[in-house]
Amino acid sequence: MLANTMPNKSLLDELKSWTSLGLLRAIDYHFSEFISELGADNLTLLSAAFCSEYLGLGHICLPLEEITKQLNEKCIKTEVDLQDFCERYELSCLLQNSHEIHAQLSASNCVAIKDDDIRAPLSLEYDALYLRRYALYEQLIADKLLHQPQILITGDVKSELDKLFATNYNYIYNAWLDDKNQSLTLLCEKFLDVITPNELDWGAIEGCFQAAQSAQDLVQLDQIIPQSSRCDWQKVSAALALTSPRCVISGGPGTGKTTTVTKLLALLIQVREDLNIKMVAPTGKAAARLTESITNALHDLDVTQEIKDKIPTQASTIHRLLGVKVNSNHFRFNETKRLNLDLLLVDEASMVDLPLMAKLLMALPEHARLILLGDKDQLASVEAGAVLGDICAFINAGYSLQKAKQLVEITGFDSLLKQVNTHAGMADKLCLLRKSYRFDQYSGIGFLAAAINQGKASSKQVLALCEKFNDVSHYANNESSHGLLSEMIVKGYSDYLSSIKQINSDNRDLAKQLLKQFSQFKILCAIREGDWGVMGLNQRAETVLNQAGLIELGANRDQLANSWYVGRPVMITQNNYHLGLYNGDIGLCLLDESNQLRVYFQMADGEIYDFQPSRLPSHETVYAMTVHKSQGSEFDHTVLALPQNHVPVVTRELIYTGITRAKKQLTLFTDLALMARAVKDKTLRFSRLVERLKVEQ
Ligand SMILES: Nc1ncnc2c1ncn2[C@@H]1O[C@H](COP(=O)(O)OP(=O)(O)OP(=O)(O)O)[C@@H](O)[C@H]1O
Repeated sequence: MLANTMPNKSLLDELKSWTSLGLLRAIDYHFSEFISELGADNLTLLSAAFCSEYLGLGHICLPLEEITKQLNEKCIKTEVDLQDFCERYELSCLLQNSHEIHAQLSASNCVAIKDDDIRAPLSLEYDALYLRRYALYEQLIADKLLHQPQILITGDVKSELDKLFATNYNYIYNAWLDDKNQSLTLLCEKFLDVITPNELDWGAIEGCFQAAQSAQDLVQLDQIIPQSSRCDWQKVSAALALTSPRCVISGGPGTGKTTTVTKLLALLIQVREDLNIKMVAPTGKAAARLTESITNALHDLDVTQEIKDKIPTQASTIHRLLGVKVNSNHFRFNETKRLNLDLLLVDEASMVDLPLMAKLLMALPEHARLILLGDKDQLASVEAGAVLGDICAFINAGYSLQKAKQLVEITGFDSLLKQVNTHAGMADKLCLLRKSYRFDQYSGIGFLAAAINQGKASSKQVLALCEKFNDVSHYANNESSHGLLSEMIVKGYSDYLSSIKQINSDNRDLAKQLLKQFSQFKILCAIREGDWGVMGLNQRAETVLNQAGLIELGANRDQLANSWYVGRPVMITQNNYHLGLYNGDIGLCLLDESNQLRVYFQMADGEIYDFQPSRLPSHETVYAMTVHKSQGSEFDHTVLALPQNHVPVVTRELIYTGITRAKKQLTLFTDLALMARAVKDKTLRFSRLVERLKVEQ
């Protein structure tokens, strides 16, 4: 029943009462209080509270039409009539249209309009209200990405690219030897980049495979499969990065982002030997992985040792590159003191939030090349924004005629001219890698990931995939599956736990090896609480591993959460710049040579460091972790455990991210109907970066 009379109070009092009902955060209320002190009218005050609330939900801005929607929700929850509320607080424009709202907000002394240079805490741009700082961040990112420094490319780039991206027939030959009955069409699509299979002579191709005694014998396929039937997107993206000094390469796991970029770096170094290259990732763990994958990619790279030696392998965190100032939001490197580099490579860019991306680009020297690598379909950053997703909005738009011609000229793939965009812009700086070489895209994991991404994962479809493929399986997330999950935990962690030995100075590499073994298996959860959340499953893991004799828990079970024991894996939950330990870093508790418990971590530079358990910043046991924290990591066998009830945090992006952490085996514990519902829609984070990037150059 709606209350028809309301107490005589100010709008601010009203907002305060919402905070006590849990309908608004205290910080949102305080922000509106601050706005009110500046003399704002009620509409500005209310919108400011919602703007702050939306930021907390990950949105960059508050679209004007959301104000009435949001108010209506609060009114329903407090059983107040929307019309009465608007009349009482002189908010009647909220009952009209967004032009009225726009007109009233733009008249407010607290609201700046785009490009205004007045000082105001809020800003009204593209029909959305911003905390001013965020509008500036957004515009800065757009400007920096659209700005193309003129970099002259010299030398015979085409033949260098041809050399670096020459077809390696070993891959396809070995894959064919694995199973000679598999589809040659699929093999050629994957390894020879065939895009028009209908135009090829498959009799001749099959004959070539049947007669081949070695990979070398397949080279004659170059004659049977002409360039015009192929498009190697890795080569295209290298060509793009070469010709577009600001560029983004997006691709799912194992699509060859690192391989491609390593080849590109080799090429750039050949052109300019003293190129100052810096590589960063948002977390220490992701930086360590980048270091490792660049080192691996260098192994297979067909260039001189001299060039290899010049390619950096050391990655750091973005924070470290920018130089953290203790107790400050500002970095040592910024708009006035730029970074000293010629090329900046940012990996796992989907994890970078809007303010950090803005600060990074702010510190980028004008002349520098920028390459963003990431997976546009992964979970957006924990903090506000979905920067990579927004930037990649144009990724399927096709290149401008001029860019397509340039790319055709240096790659030889004329199919790029088939889909041409009418104007230049952000699309000319984007490239999507489409095939995974790590897990087969024709595997269950690959098909499931694609289905989730398209929002087409009905219970029937998922069950059919589980039936058809050995690499994916599904169980209900209820009592009946507990025994099975426990068995899986014991099996998953037994390799690691039974390999543990004391660490001394001559076997420090054992810690590295144990960390690797530990990462073969992982349980990922969407939430923290409950039987199917991180805390419940960590507790279950400790109990069953203890029962199996693989770990030895202290006698006092009440202290379980805090007790240290040999083999305990922990994850850092708070950055500690002093110790060099960052949120998300994983360490193992092992015995050192003097029989003391120490926690061993692999740092971003690949080195092993050990710490006394009591010196660690906040941490928690990590047999199970959230999907959010698993970003940037992969595990041979991933168990994805979803909650039993509908929770908003379970989204398409979360499930996709969880699934694609699996390299070889994926086990789902979920209610399939709930999962199908969760993947139906893409998560929406309000921003206007796409609009800002639409500007024609
Ligand atoms: N064109 C290719 N043909 C065959 N194998 C390839 C090709 N490109 C990359 N690979 C192999 O696929 C694996 C994944 O490549 P890479 O690490 O470059 O992918 P990525 O996209 O950087 O992966 P991640 O998701 O870990 O960031 C590597 O083992 C690499 O050697």
